[in-house]
Formats: sequence, structure tokens, C-alpha cells
Amino acid sequence: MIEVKDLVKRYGNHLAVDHLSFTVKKGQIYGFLGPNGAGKSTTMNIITGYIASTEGTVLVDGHDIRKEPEAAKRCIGYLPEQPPLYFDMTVLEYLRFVAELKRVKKSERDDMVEQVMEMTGITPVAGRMIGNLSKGFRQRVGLAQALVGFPEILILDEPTVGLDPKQMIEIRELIRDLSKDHTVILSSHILSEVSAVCDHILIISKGRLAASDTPENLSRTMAGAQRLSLLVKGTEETVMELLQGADQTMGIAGYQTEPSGEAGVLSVSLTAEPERDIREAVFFLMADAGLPILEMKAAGRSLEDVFLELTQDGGEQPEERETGADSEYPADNECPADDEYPADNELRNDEASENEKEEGTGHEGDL
Ligand SMILES: Nc1ncnc2c1ncn2[C@@H]1O[C@H](COP(=O)(O)OP(=O)(O)OP(=O)(O)O)[C@@H](O)[C@H]1O
Repeated sequence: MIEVKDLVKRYGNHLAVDHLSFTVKKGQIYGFLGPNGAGKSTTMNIITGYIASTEGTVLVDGHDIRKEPEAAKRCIGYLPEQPPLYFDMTVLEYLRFVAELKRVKKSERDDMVEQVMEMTGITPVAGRMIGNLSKGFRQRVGLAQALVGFPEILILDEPTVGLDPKQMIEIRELIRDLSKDHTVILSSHILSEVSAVCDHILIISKGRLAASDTPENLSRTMAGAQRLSLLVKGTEETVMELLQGADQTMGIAGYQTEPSGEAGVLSVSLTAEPERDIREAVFFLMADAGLPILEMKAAGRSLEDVFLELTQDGGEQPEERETGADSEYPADNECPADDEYPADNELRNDEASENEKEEGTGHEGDL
């Protein structure tokens, strides 16, 4: 679906994307994970044709984004970090406008807008000004504009940033739903978000690809051997004897004991053979010998540790961004600040009553 080859982006002397190559296959959710300033937005802006690369190529469904931008862009729906919303338009007006910009046939526009509003759960707020919507609803409108034209690929830059936890969960569910019919690439600096939603993780650090695999494989192959620490009620003699005599097929590669500080309780550290989960076997070994386990903790490296190690020092350097006409990067102030509009809680009642009128939409609460 997407082939990124040897991509380079320089901002002056600053190398934001450093010979990045990866492939995105159809029908999966890809998570673009990296600390702030790692180069995620820059890469997404290049893939979507929003800015030009310094070197390298991007093929979208076989179309080179530089040579055939129209054909490539037709395959992509993009939700940038700052959704391109017009706050003084109603949701319906805005989506009709987007449909026109995307050159959807006039005869198909109304139908399509209706469908994307339905898909993103914003039909109840179709007549409301975008500036008066809560952040969660604005994000849905952002997703709806990305869906206009029914592109095969959705590229979402930090789609849950700034949302409250409930809104985050709702948007993640929506993304999961959309992934049934679309290939999705989303960026995030939150590991738990990416591992919860994505089939494949691309870890980016200092503009380079640090790792690319499924969340399961990343934790299995990079997190190293499982280590368990236990508190066992028993004497050192009985525990050591038990471990020495333990069946080799159990997968225990090593062990160590020391006093726990509590009378009659021993602290035991166990290392498993590679890719073995020994928790259950250890539980039964101790239980059969009448030695109660008071505590068991898996001490292996988590996916989080792997991420931190791979991206160490890979984040934002304190450096000025280019701004103004020379910069291809969209200015931060394209959209009016939130405080120019009534606070979300001032709108809650209105929007809630609008939703109540539309019972059975299945979307509520994100107001
Ligand atoms: N217009 C610009 N001019 C100069 N430097 C830029 C510009 N845009 C981005 N950069 C720099 O390029 C690097 C990558 O930025 P980018 O926004 O792509 O990172 P990111 O991974 O998306 O981070 P974040 O999560 O903070 O959005 C950063 O060091 C950033 O300061």
C-alpha cells in the first residue's frame, strides 16, 4: 500500500528524517511511535504530500507522491496534528466544502457526507458550529473530513492528543472500527495507546527506524528472558532442595535465594529459559511441596523498557523551528485558540439535548 524508501528531510542543518524506509501493508493498523521531535509528523506530512522530502521516495498504491500527487493523495485521508477545521462553519457546511475540495461528484456529495457523519457519530451535531463543539467532537469531525472520498488509507497524527480519558477511549474504538475497511497509520508518543490499538509498531527515534514489528514480537524478542521474583514461606534449605531437583523441562534457567527480611520468608529470584513462561509451573512446584508463594512478580523488561532504550535521546532537541513563508510546515496558529470559544462545559447541556433527540446513535457522552 505504502512504500517509503530512504526518506530524508532536512530543515536547514537539522536532519529531521534520516534515511527512513518501511512498507505498510493493506488492512492493518500501523502505529508510528516515538518521543516528541522524533520525526513522526514530518514523515506523515511527506507521505501525504503536505510537504516535500529532501531525498527519497514515497509510493502510495504504486503512485509516487511527488510525480503523481493527485493519484497518490486520492488513496489517503489525512488527519494532521492540527485538524484543518473552520470553526465558523457548521459541521455539515464544512464536510460539504471538504467534499467539493476533494472533487467528489456533486450528485454523490450529500450521500457521502451523510455516511461519514454516521460513521464518526457526528450526525446529531451536523448543524452546530465547529467552534462550539468539544475537543472530542472536533476530533470526530477531523476524522470525518479524512474519510470524505472513502480513501483506502487513513493517516492520523496523534489522534487522541488533548482528549480526556473517556474521549480517548471513544476515538480509539472509532479507529479500530474504521480499520475494518481501511489501512490505518497513526502516530503517538504513548506506548500503551499504540500497543492497544495497532497490529504493527514502527518505533522512530532521531528520524530513524529503531524497530518495526508486531507488539507481541517486540516484547518477546526484545524484552529478553523472563525473570520472576518470589516471596516464599519456607526455609532456604527446603526451597533450594526443591529448585535443585526441579524437572529440567520446566524451563528454569537459574535461581538465587536470599533472606527477605521477614521471619520464615525467603526471597527467590528465578530466570526462565528464553521465550519460556514459567509462572504456572513455579506456582505448582511450590504448591505441591507445601511452600506457599506470598508474592510473585515478573521482573522481565517490559515493552516500555524496550521503547525507552530504543528511543533514548531520540526526542526533541532545543532548537528553533522554521516559520513563515519559507517554511513548508503549517503555522501553529491556523486555527483560533480554544479560548475564543465558549468553554466545553458551557455547551454540554445544549449538545446533550441534541443527542437525546437522536436516540440510538450509539455515541454519547463525548461532549
Ligand atoms: N518547520 C520546521 N523547521 C525546523 N525544524 C522543524 C520543523 N518542523 C519540525 N522540525 C524539527 O524536526 C524534528 C522532527 O519534528 P516532528 O514534528 O516531525 O516530530 P514528531 O515526532 O512529530 O514530534 P511531536 O510528537 O512533538 O509532534 C524536530 O526536531 C523538530 O524540531
